[in-house]
Amino acid sequence: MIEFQNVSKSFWTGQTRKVILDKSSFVIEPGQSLGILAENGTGKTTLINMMCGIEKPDEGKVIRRSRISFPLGFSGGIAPKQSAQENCRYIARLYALDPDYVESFCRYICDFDAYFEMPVSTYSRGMRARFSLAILLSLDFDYYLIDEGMPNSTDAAFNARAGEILMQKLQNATVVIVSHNERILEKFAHKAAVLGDGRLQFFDSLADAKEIYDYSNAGYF
Ligand SMILES: Nc1ncnc2c1ncn2[C@@H]1O[C@H](COP(=O)(O)OP(=O)(O)OP(=O)(O)O)[C@@H](O)[C@H]1O
Repeated sequence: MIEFQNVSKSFWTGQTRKVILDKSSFVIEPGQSLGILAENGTGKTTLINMMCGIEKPDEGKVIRRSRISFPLGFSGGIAPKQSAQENCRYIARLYALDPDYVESFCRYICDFDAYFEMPVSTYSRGMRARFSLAILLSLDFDYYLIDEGMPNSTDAAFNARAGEILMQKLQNATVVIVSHNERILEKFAHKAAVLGDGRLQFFDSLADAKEIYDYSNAGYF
């Protein structure tokens, strides 16, 4: 379970205060995969980062009673001077997993050939995104956090391998995905919410959330 209790978070820009959440309380129950719609700059990344603990609230509490992933796309845990192989083995030890398993899993998904033994800093953007997703999929979490959809990979074979494994994982795990694009959310989410005006408003369906989202973006309120 992920619970936000009276959470406030804002940033001072020098002239105004950018409010992301204002005394916001909500629970994301296991099994209730959630799609959060929000305009760019509303605070999607900040919200996801608070869920996993990369960022702290100014006030209130975030309670985590499950294994929560780092956000997909977060590369803070990957050492760019080390190879994919070395990173896999190091991360496996951090998570008390078998380094041989994590290495062979990522080797299979990424299919980088000799680049698997080259420093990550030599990889293209797409390769880095694929490696980051492979690492995430090699670890077991109860909640998978996805910021702005899946990596932009044009490698169809990779997408098929990774997509199949992600769908298998989601049979027993919950996904929280934030995006400004409802089509991305549709693929994964059962419930929906809209982030804006310092709060997260929950809806039973993505269609209901989209109606409010479109309405507010049309400038009606
Ligand atoms: N450390 C910080 N100091 C000041 N302002 C910040 C800081 N971090 C984020 N912000 C501001 O807070 C707002 C929300 O940022 P955040 O990155 O969470 O939004 P986002 O919805 O993920 O944006 P995008 O879709 O453009 O990536 C933005 O206006 C951003 O400029």
